[in-house]
Amino acid sequence: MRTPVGACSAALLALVIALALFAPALWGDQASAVDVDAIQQGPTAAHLLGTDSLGRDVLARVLVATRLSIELAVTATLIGVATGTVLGSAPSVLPRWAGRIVTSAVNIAVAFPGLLLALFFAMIFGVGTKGAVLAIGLAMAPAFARLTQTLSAAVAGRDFVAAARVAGVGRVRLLVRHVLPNIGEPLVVNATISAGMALLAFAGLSFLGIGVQAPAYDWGRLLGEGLNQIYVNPTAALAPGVAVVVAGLAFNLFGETVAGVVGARASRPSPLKGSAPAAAAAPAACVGDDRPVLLVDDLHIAFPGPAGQPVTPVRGVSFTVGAGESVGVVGESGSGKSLTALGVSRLIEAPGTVTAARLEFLGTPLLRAPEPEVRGLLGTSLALVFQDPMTSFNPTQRIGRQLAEVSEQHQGLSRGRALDRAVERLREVRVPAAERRARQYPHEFSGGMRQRAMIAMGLMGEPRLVIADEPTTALDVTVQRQVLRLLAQVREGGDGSGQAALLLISHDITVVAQSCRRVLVMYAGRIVEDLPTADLHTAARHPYTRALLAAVPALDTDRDAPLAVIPGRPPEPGQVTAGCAFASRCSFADERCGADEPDPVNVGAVGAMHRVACWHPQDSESRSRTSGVGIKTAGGGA
Ligand SMILES: Nc1ncnc2c1ncn2[C@@H]1O[C@H](COP(=O)(O)OP(=O)(O)OP(=O)(O)O)[C@@H](O)[C@H]1O
Repeated sequence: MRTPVGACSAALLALVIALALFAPALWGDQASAVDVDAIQQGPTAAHLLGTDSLGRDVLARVLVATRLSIELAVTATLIGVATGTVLGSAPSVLPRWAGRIVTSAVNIAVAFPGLLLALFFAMIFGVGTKGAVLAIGLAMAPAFARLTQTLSAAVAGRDFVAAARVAGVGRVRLLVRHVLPNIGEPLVVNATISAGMALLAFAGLSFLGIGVQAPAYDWGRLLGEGLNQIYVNPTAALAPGVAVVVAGLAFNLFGETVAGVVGARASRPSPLKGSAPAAAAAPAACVGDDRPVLLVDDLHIAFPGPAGQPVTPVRGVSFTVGAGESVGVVGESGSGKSLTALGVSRLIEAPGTVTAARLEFLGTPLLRAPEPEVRGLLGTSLALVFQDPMTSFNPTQRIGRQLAEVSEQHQGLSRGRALDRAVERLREVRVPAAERRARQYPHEFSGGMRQRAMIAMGLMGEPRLVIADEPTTALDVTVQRQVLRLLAQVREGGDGSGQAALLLISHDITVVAQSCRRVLVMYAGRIVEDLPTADLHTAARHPYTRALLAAVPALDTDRDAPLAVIPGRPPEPGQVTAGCAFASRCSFADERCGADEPDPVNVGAVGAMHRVACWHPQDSESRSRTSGVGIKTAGGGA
């Protein structure tokens, strides 16, 4: 509003609204007073813009018509926005087939010009004010439906929505509580701009005689009447025309100005850094000590590729996480770590597909059990902690409310008791002044604090498994250590929540080595090595694991020598060929590696688990920082 355009549009809009409110009271009598002695006069001192065919004052009529014109435009806009929002959000709550029908109908409707649709509906609803309002409102709906779909899709991909889904929040509630509040701002801005368009459309329909009918009058009707006497008193046609243009401009410019402000705010980087979200929990399902919390056997995750053929970024991943165990997953970017976590959490959306020989959480087969049962189980016993600092919490809700939602949903606690529990949990993760903090919004938290709050959200129940996907990547080293310590305490039950297993995903092998007892090394969608962390530095046998370790500088690293790097890049999911995916970067690779993909085999001592998927697993003795690493040099040699 500080720009000249912003200030002018705000002032114009205020003037239009003031006229709509007060003009009928101030000039209503004058506008309807018939003066047979002054029929179709041009501008005079008594009638500044002349008179119409019954001698009525044109200026007074234009001013008084403001109310009806604005009322109709705003009503049509509200109908358009409401119908569009319902149509746009319906696909996310309806069954898939019904959602597709709605989306296709909207896509077809959007292809027609708005005015054509308005005329079509006007014919259906008949001549008159009501018909015109419905016609223009419904003609606006497809554009708003498309906008809602696009905005919802953007919000639906954010971490706090994923967290809410894992927490078992139903589709309708997800839409109402988490998606719609986050798309409200752009919708309102667009509605303001559309109100200007509606004003023009109304003027058009009334001008054509299928809008407002006599004796009522809006600017379009006055324009039509004025045209009949354009050669006698042109101002009778000009005045309502100018009114339509000025009011339309006021709405449009105001909307554009607000859009500019909103856009600038959205693109401004946050002053806060770090953090993530989580979903969470309640009474833990019962599982025997010897039964794993999570059992993943031959997990595949596929998506349709660009050329129609499926790509499979996760290819036959198998592992288990025992009760209270801490398992780390490491690998380069794109190796499938996050997808594995999403697959396990049942957060892969169509057209993605998840298949597995077995995928069990606390003994429940996640791919076969009924959806409500799975949602209830994950919502009460699984906690997720994500990386992204700004997308982890719903920005429109207070932290305490978001935490409390989990307990309201799953434990049936009242609002007040759920909030008390939220404060208690915030205190447990050492958020200072927890009561006050619970009333704050996510942007009022620092990165590390927000991450703690997300862990607290995971602890609203009693999670049996915490999946933390790069939880510390966005945090500085000190805060990173605090968060890792907190996760360790959660795992050990030291925070009072009971023991939980931890699946920690990181591209940083040192973070995993510090925090986990077992490490899964992923490469190109497969687990290539699975070994105890204690053996990592002494007994890692896959050339890729060794290469990752060699790339980490240590205190005794020769500072004059260049740091070890792994030349080349992992293959994209669509480019994985037969044979070992690491072969092209591995100095030990031979013909067999290029032809056959090795399956993981246990190479550990009796009773110990150490799996390696390699045709040439290296001996423990051959490992050193400079030799036996098994990566090709940048020049391609051994
Ligand atoms: N919805 C999707 N459709 C198609 N491909 C996808 C989809 N989501 C992820 N992928 C691809 O799957 C591969 C693995 O992705 P994933 O996010 O699991 O990697 P990651 O190991 O977690 O890497 P990062 O550490 O960068 O997150 C990537 O190549 C990615 O491009």
